[in-house]
Amino acid sequence: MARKFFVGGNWKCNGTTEEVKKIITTLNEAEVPSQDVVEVVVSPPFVFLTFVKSLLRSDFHVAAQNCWVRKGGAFTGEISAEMLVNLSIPWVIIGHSERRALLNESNEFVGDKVAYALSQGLKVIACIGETLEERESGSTMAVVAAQTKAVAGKVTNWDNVVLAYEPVWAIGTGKVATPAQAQEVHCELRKWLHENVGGDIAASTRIIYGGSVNGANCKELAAQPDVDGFLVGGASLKPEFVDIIKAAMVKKN
Ligand SMILES: O=C(CO)COP(=O)(O)O
Repeated sequence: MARKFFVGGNWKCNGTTEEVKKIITTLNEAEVPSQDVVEVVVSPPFVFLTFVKSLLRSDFHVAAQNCWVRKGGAFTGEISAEMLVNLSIPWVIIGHSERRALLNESNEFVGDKVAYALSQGLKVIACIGETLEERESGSTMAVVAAQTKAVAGKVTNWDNVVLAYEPVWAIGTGKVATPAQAQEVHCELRKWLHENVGGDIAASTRIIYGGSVNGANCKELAAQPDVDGFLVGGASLKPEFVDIIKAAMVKKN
């Protein structure tokens, strides 16, 4: 199965109503490749999800940035997978490194969240990635394999999973991984999937890159054979997000 290019915009904890309207207007007016070529998902903070969904062009979709690990109930401040389904939010980002680092989300907890979100019918962008210290000590693959294993052990339907490789040292730092660095890890991850999950799933699962992707570096990254798209932070709040979506055309040429 061909892997359709995937571009996600992770707005993180940013935005006012006015800013949201502005971003959506830019996206709605943009001429981008068709849905057959690229899948586009924007992920605003929870409070703007329904607002964004109501304004956003119908060929783009919406993702939440997190959800609770199990069925909803007495969990003050949390948002359940059931609620996202109820609001027809199709996607959720799980295991972002900011949550792993700042909110102590463990591999196991992330795996459990992925399992629960999938069981409710959500599609999941599962994030993995090593810190600078881990990279410098040569443990990048061991770290991302352990993170992937915790997720893979809980996945029943890989059609609904996108794996986002986001090296922590590249997030919000302006220090993008070189195309060769990204390709190396993506290729190893695909090999890992091949050996531990299966050949068909390794061939069809999208592995996207995140970490200081912008309008200037996206094409070169997109040209790498195992880079199937992007998860974009800062640049997803700017008009250049449209250029990043257009990087999908690199795969067609
Ligand atoms: O964390 C990211 C996307 O989830 C990447 O953030 P930046 O693109 O701002 O580096």
